[in-house]
Order: sequence, then C-alpha cells, then structure tokens
Amino acid sequence: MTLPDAPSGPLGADRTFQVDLRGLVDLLSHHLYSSPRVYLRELLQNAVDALTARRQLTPAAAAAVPAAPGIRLYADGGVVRVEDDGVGLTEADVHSFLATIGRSSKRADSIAQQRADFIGQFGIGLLSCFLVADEIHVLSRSARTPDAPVVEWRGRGDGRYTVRTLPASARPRPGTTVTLTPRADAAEWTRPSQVHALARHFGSLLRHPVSFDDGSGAPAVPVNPEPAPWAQAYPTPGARSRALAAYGEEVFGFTPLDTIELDLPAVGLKGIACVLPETVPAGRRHGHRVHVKGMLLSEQAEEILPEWAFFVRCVVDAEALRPTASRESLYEDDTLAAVREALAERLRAWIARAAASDPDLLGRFLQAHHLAVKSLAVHDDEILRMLLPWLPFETTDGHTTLDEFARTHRTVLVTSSVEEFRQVAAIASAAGLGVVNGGYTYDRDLVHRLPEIRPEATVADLDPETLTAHLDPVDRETELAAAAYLARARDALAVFDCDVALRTFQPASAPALLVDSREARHERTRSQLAREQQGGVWGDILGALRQEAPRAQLILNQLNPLVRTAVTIDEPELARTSAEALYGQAAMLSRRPLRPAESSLINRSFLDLLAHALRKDS
Ligand SMILES: Nc1ncnc2c1ncn2[C@@H]1O[C@H](COP(=O)(O)OP(=O)(O)OP(=O)(O)O)[C@@H](O)[C@H]1O
Repeated sequence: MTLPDAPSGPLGADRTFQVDLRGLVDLLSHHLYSSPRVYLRELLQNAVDALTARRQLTPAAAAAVPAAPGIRLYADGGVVRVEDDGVGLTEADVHSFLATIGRSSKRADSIAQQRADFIGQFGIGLLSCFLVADEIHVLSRSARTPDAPVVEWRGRGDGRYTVRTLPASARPRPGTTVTLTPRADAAEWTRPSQVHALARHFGSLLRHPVSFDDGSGAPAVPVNPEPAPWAQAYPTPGARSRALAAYGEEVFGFTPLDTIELDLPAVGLKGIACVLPETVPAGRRHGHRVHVKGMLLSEQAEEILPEWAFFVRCVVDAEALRPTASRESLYEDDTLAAVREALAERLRAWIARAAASDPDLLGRFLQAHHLAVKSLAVHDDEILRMLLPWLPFETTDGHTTLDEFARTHRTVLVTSSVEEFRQVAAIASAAGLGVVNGGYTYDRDLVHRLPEIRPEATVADLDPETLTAHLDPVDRETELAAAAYLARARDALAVFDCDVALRTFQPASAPALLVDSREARHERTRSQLAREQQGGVWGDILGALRQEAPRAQLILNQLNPLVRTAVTIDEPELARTSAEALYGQAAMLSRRPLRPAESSLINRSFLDLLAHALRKDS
C-alpha cells in the first residue's frame, strides 16, 4: 500500500512519498476513530455502497442481481467475514482502490451526486480493519465486468499486499467477501456476540437485509428484520405514536414526554424527537443519533439542532447529510444549516400546537423545560406571544404564571437582581405591591415584554428607592424623639456608607430593612478606590468615573417593638451596638454575600450585646 512511483525529472530524481502504514493506522485509531469497533461499521458501509453501485449498473448487468441482494455477516471467534452481493471489483479496481490509500471509487466530480449515492468518499475506511486484524483478505467478482476473473487481495498492516486472480468457481456470484483474522488483543471487538451486537448497533436501520451467522450451525439471524419505525404503516395514528414513543424509549432509555415526528423530504430526512421528561441544566446540549442512509454514524451529534432545543433528543436518518472522515460528526455546510433551521421550525410548531390545543401537555412540558422556553422566547416573537403568559416566575405571590400575576397586579414591578428581590419581597408584598424576581437569566427581559401581549398591563423596574417611597413616614414627634438614636446609628454605620431612617411598614415583625442595590455597592467601592488612589493616574480615572455615590439605607421599622425600645436607649455604646446588630441582621436577611467587615461587625455586636446582657444580670 504505497503511493505509485513517479518518473524521474531532469533536475534530479523525483521521489515518491512513502507511507508508513503502521503510523497511519496508529493515527486513525488514536485520533480519528473513537474505538476499534468502528471497523465493523466501515465494512458494513462498504457493503452498502457496493450494493448501491450495483443497482446503478446498466440494466443488463443489473439483471443478474439476486432476488434479495443483501449483506451476510459471519463471526465464529476465529474469523470475521462480511459478504455482499454488490458491484464487486476487477483486478484493476483492486490496484486502484483497495491498494491505494485515499483513493475511492465513490468520489464524484459533483459533491451533490457523491452525497446522494454513497456513504464513503475518502478512501481510508478499510484501514480501520487494521485496528483489529493484521491482514485483510478480500475476494471479489465484478458485476460490471461479468467475465472478469475472481480476484483475491491480501493487504497487510505493514504495507505489503498481494493480488492474484482465481477461476470463476472461487466465487460463483458477483460481489465481495472481506475476511479478517483478528489479533488476540482484539477479541473484545470480534467475538461472535459482540460482532452481532455491533451489527445491530450500526446497522439496525439499514435498508438492505443484513444477516448474522455465528458459525454454530444454527440458522443465520436477521440483524435488521424491521424497517425504521417511522417507515412502517400502523392501523391508527395512536398506534403510530405509541410505536414511535416505544422506539424512543428503547434507544434513549427514558419515556418521552411526547414524541415529535420529523420529516424533511428535501434531504430525505425522517426520524423522531423525544421530549425529555425531566429538566435538563440550561445549555447542556444532548447528542442526537444520526443515521445516514440507515447507517448509524453518531450517537452524539449536537449540530443538527440549535442550542435552545436542549429539551429533546432525536434519532434521524438522512440521505443527504455529509459525514466527516471519522463519520462520527457531520460537515458544517449549507445543508446542515438548512436541516437545523427546518428541525427547529418543527419543534416550534409542536410547542405552538401544544399551546393551542393541549394545555395538559403544555403544562407538563413547561414544568420541566420552562428555562429552555424562556431562552427561546427572548429571541423568538412567536414563541413569546404564545407562551409568555404561561411561563412561571418567582413573584411576591409565590411561583405563578405572568398572566395570573398581571390579573391581580395592574402594575407589575420587576427587580433587576435576585438579591434585590430578597430584600424587598416581604415588605413589598405587605405594602400591596406586586413584584417579580427579574434576577434570573431572561426573566427581567421577558417581564418587560408583557405589555406586547397584554397591552393593559404596565411593567416597571422596582428599585430600592421606589420601595422606600412606598413606606409610610413616622410622625414628626416620633422622629424627633428618635433623632439622637438615629444620629448615633448613622455614625456607627458611616463606615458602610449607610444612611439610617425610621419608617412604618408591614410586617411589624421585621425590625429593619437594608436597601442596597448591587450597583450602589459597586459605585461605593469605586469611590473608595478613587479616594485611596487620590492623585495617581488610577485615582484620576476612577474619580472621573465617579457619580454621586448612592448610599445604602437601613430603614428601621417603628412598628417593631424592639426598634421602639432601641430608639429610646440613652447609653451611647449600647445604642451604637444595637444599631450595628440591626444592620447585621438586615444584611443577613437580604441574603446577599456579606463583606468581611460586615461579618466581623455581626460577630462584634453579638458579643457586645451578650456582654451587656451578662453585666446587667450580675
Ligand atoms: N465491499 C466492497 N465492494 C466493492 N468495492 C469495495 C468494497 N469495499 C471497498 N471497496 C473499494 O475500496 C475502496 C476503498 O474503500 P474504503 O473503505 O477504504 O474507502 P471508501 O469507502 O471509498 O471511503 P471512506 O474512507 O469514506 O470509507 C472503495 O472506494 C471501493 O472502491
């Protein structure tokens, strides 16, 4: 298996590249193919292509095709044999195609024609047999040239090969038999039960009958007795969808929430998409099973669906998709892009149908996959229009759909972070405000688009200041009485750039509310850095960026009994400690990460209060 010699040129001897076959096989086994088991896929694929080529022969040559041309597999533990009734090879073909790495009889001038007809095209697939055997033995008789002798080729892994012709009796019918004598270390891939399992794995949807004989004397068994489930006829639509769901379950190991039939005649694609019954982490892309002309190419193809479609797994069989040399993925070309778009459209149509006519299915689907749908709705107006009212959101009324929430709250307020929602939820809901947590990916964008489909609804951002404005001020007298305490508290919390105010709000059990947006904290950090770097280049830059640094606000609740007592404390140290403790408790309640200074403040105030309590008791 070396490249043919080239003639010497006048400027010096022209030399020919030598191919080190061992190195090439090593390259294939370690870098191209995922496992030695692919040798069987390559043999089956060559047999399928040979049968296809035979069908394309002139009517005279095709007339001799056996009644049911097929592929016969044999594995008895000693040898693995694949026999086909395909087009066969002449001696010249053997030299040209079998013995020349990288040359293929399937390569056509027109890529489209090549894709339409054959699975192979690179002229390297047969080399995969060296992953399990040191020698490949081929016996072939051409159907194209019926009077050509039978030809025998033996190719060895070290690059040597022999060819000889044999009398017609050596192979009475046209076709090809490939025999491997596996190496001892390849028994895992070549023992009879494994060969049968691999044949079923790769070939269960092949259109040509494939049989398997384990050499025990028992009759050969069919590998692909049934056509693909979508190619079969069923008495009723219900029976059809049950059969498709059962197939999905067999292939993927889960009971699909629903099964969507796929059919794209332009590329000869048929198959099913199985809707996963459980939530999958957003962005986790699932591999789909892709067959080309019935042959299983990949179980992990991601590229046939867009990213948002992570709620389905597909099995498809296509005529016109183009595999890469490893056959384990697909070429990213215009056809693949068109297939992806068409399949995405099919999934959208399924969602639309469920939204319009199957609320139960829609409910179960959204329960498991609302995140996927949200990511889709952000970019897809039609999905947004159909599904936004049904999507669940975290709100001050609990988890509910936007539609239901908008019915009870004419103005839907939305926070920009989870943290802000946590800070304000209890108080906002006590104040009768309807707030949606807009902190999760997509949620704020989606809530803001509600008026597009519910024009009567109003949506506004809820910033902490809006909420503060909704809290009732205390009367003047109370304010004056608390003034000294508030001044001490402000002084104690100045290090956190935190103002302190007294208001009344529900629930009365909440002593204090810390209103502090993330932007405000960033702004304060920037201002602080600018102060520290004053005069330096960074100080100038940060200073130029500085806006009026927004302050955090600790709002004490005059309705709370503890606060009522605290504001009357005269003792300066205790007043200070109680203010720090109230700040610490409110910061913890907001559930945002605490800064180191805040953690130590909480510790200190707790110990101080404890010491105070113990002193009082002694
Ligand atoms: N069973 C067969 N019947 C007839 N010809 C065959 C058979 N197996 C292999 N060949 C010939 O040997 C050539 C090389 O086969 P090989 O499997 O290496 O590459 P390929 O199928 O052409 O392309 P790919 O590398 O994409 O599989 C084929 O193009 C074909 O001409």
